[in-house]
Amino acid sequence: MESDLKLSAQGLVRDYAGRRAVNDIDIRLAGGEVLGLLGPNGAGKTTTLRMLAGTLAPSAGRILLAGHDMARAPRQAKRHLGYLPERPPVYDELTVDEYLAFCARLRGVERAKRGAAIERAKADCGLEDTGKRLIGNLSKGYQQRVGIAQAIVHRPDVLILDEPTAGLDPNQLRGIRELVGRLAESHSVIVSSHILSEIQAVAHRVMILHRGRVVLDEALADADAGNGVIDIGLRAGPDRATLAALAGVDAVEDLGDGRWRITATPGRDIRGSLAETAVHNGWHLVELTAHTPDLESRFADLTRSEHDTVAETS
Ligand SMILES: Nc1ncnc2c1ncn2[C@@H]1O[C@H](COP(=O)(O)OP(=O)(O)OP(=O)(O)O)[C@@H](O)[C@H]1O
Repeated sequence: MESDLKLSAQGLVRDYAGRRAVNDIDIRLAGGEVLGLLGPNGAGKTTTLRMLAGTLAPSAGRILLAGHDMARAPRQAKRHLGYLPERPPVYDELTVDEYLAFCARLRGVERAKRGAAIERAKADCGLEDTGKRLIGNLSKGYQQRVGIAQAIVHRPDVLILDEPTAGLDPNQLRGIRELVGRLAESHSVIVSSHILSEIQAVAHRVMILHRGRVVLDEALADADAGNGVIDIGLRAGPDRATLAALAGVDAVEDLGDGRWRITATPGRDIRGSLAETAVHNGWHLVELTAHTPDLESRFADLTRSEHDTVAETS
């Protein structure tokens, strides 16, 4: 995995006029991985992504892209990177073809290969019929597609997308979400959002930022598995010792009337195996309830500000 790292950042810090916006963040992105950066407004997502993309210098920390140091060898590092900023960096007065030709030249695509690179980027982004149109006349969703096309025209390994669905209507949003999902099949991607479902739709791993710090960094399957406390009801159940001996079970509490509260080993999701074991042994399973605070409530808990807490308790 170590050698397969496409991007790594260590100890990233960014201060604005003495205020710390990003505080000691580490990020690792493996080949083919999609990392969702989630956080409320002002959490530090854009600042982090701008540092990773090489458009904002960190106050401290180191960024490597495909092994190239962003501070020491920015040109080599950026060759491996495509970046869609919060506002797509498009020019209204250019046609889509003119703009993508300009971007391909900027990104160092050889002259002889530019035409093919532009056609491929347009095809990937569903822009086949828009080449001659002025960008300023396109809908917001299509302008966003153009913004993504410029990020992939030089076929980078790593794509950084800052809130790609922000401000879109539901149809445009669905289109861009599908596009990001498709791109994620062939790139390593970091995508930010303040909306959890956006991240869940595409990411393998979620990193939650709050006040410039990472407060959660988990594979989405683990993050969805909850806290591993399960209530189980068995009409013809075994004794406590039998339940406690099951794989992945840490503790068993007798709730009475054939009901048990089972605590799983941290990181294990034993709901499926518990149900299978109960059925296999004829324990007559009548209830299985997981106490799983879903990612949404964990996100809310982790990013609650002191202000909210005071307001709620007063
Ligand atoms: N150029 C700047 N000068 C001063 N402070 C800034 C600047 N850019 C961002 N900040 C501050 O840094 C903090 C993090 O901002 P950032 O834009 O990175 O957050 P974000 O998570 O991307 O939020 P949003 O979703 O609202 O864009 C905020 O408190 C913001 O006000």
